[in-house]
Amino acid sequence: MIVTVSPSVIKGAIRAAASKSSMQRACAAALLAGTTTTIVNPGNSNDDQAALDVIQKLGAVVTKEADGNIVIHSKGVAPLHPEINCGESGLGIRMFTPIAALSAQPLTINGTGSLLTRPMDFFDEILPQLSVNIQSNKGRLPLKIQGPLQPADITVDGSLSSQFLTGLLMAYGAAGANGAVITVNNLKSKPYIDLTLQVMQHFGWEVSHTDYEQFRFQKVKPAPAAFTYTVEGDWSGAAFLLVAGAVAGDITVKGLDVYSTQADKAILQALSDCGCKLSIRPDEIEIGPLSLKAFHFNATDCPDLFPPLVALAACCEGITVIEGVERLAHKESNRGLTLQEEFAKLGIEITLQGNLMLVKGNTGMKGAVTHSHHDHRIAMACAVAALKANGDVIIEEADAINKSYPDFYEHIQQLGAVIKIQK
Ligand SMILES: O=C(O)C1=C[C@@H](OP(=O)(O)O)[C@@H](O)[C@H](O)C1
Ligand SMILES: C=C(OP(=O)(O)O)C(=O)O
Repeated sequence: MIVTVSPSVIKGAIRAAASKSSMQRACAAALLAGTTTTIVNPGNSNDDQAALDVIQKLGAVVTKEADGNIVIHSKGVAPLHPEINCGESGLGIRMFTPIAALSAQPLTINGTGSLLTRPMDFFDEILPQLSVNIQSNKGRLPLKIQGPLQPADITVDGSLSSQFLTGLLMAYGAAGANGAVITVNNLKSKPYIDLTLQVMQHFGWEVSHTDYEQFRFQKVKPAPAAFTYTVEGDWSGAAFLLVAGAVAGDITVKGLDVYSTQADKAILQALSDCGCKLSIRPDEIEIGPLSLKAFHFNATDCPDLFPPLVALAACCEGITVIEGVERLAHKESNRGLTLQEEFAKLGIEITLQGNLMLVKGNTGMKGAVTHSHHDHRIAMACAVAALKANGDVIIEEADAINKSYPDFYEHIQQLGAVIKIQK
């Protein structure tokens, strides 16, 4: 798909999409809960669909109701197929691998696209300590595993990704690992673990931790006959809408929980620091442009904010400094480099200095042909920046957005952005 975004002024109100982080965790918890779960406000991104497919292959029955809710019936992990495929979802593969390993059946775990090149060697090291046989493709996919996983006291490294810990926490919780301790060194993306623990608590699993270093499992609360879980609005996708408002018009974004544990709620800090018009209420955020100035932001624990932050920084006077570049190497693309390459086409100079990204803003953006590198957040960053360019910005492989936010172009179109979509 090729999308052309013309310079535009936007206005109006829009509702944030469902969070794939919240939705995928809910799917996993519903599978593990072994009862009936109704998911309200379910997401429809590719990653969400992959999670629904995985839980069905692991034995859950999924039905879509007329009101849009999804109902999941489960009797726990009981694989119906020898292979599961997590699509392109990093969270999916890293969360569902330990969960699938709760079963004694031999299973192959695979993915597609960029996931095939993302590191999984964590599992080579950790799963054998939990009595799971694993054979990976030199630390990449596919993984061949055979459980059942037996929780034990272990020490893991949390510096590459929090997603492995999310999977272990869920699997240990479901296995009733009372008293077991997971010790984590150097955990990054900590708020994502808060979200995991919050979803687990909703489904009755209590985990305590001391400063994200030692995680202990407590007795499981007796499960109710059925659960209902409402998927949160997505701060990660909404960060692009909020930045679009800060640079290109007065808009209102609804459906975001300002008390959410989602990491990317931190976009509010950057928006407040750059001096845009910002009014935050529990049910809606109003945002609009003013004279914008460069800011300093540490994105180590919210790495998905880099792309919208770069689009924002490109419109701010001065040099914006964003910390945490080391967290970007293993996402759907190497985002430090892809942001540098694509924004250079728009006329924006980005310098990478070790763990720092420096964005020289307000130097004028020009129309150009950009490429998503099949990375949803790169496509969305280019589209938002395009609103302030002096000519049309073409985005090649623009359909990458389907991974997290399939309605993104429609949403900014509804706000008045001039967009041409060629399928
Ligand atoms: O748990 C999650 O939902 C996610 C965790 C983060 O990954 P890392 O923990 O690898 O930073 C984030 O980048 C990813 O998009 C989603
Ligand atoms: C990196 C991302 O997701 P995941 O790691 O789950 O594929 C993302 O959504 O930007």
